[in-house]
Amino acid sequence: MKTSTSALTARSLSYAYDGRDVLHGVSVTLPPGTVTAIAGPNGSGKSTLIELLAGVRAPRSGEITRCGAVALVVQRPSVPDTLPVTVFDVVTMGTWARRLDRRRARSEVAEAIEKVDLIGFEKQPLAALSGGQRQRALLAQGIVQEAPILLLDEPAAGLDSASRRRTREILAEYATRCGAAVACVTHDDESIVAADRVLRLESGRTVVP
Ligand SMILES: Nc1ncnc2c1ncn2[C@@H]1O[C@H](COP(=O)(O)OP(=O)(O)OP(=O)(O)O)[C@@H](O)[C@H]1O
Repeated sequence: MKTSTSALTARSLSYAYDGRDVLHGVSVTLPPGTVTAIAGPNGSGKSTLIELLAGVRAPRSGEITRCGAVALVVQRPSVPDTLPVTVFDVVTMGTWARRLDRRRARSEVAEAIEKVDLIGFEKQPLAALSGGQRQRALLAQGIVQEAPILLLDEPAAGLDSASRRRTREILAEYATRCGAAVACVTHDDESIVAADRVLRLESGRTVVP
């Protein structure tokens, strides 16, 4: 069900790296139950914007109102070979804030791992996965949080076309099932077409379609 109340509202966001302005007065509304694609050329400010929306960075000016917790899925971080964290561990971390009992947490983790097609990889260290598999493990960690706001930075980057389609389905299903506001940085034309809303950036400014 789609409602018009906003889960996240950002007004006139500006941001600068080392005194160089990269976002100029960007406003965003993310309604519950919808997927918003954040699109635009390389360097247009998409990742910076998603980090501002998530609260990882503070805007130079402007304001952000969030209706609840935010889950952020970052773009494939590199993992040191020595870090003994498994797919199961990574996805389980996503349940911590929900304070589920052990049995329920295990069942939700298993469900999320199945959704992203990583059954059989549970005990694999994250560092031993391919880039695309790691990306899918992070997606599972994001959705298992069941946060009312889910923000993702290029969750489909480097995925094959079947996995990109699966990612689109997972995000649409998540938005509907949890009534969550989902926003996703993407260069994938099919994801942009499939999204409920599109926010396009160019040189740090919103482009009106
Ligand atoms: N850590 C940083 N320090 C300095 N400048 C940065 C930093 N991160 C990004 N920038 C600059 O900010 C601008 C916006 O970068 P950003 O990564 O947000 O763009 P993007 O649209 O996500 O790009 P891409 O599609 O290539 O991922 C670019 O000009 C970039 O060079």
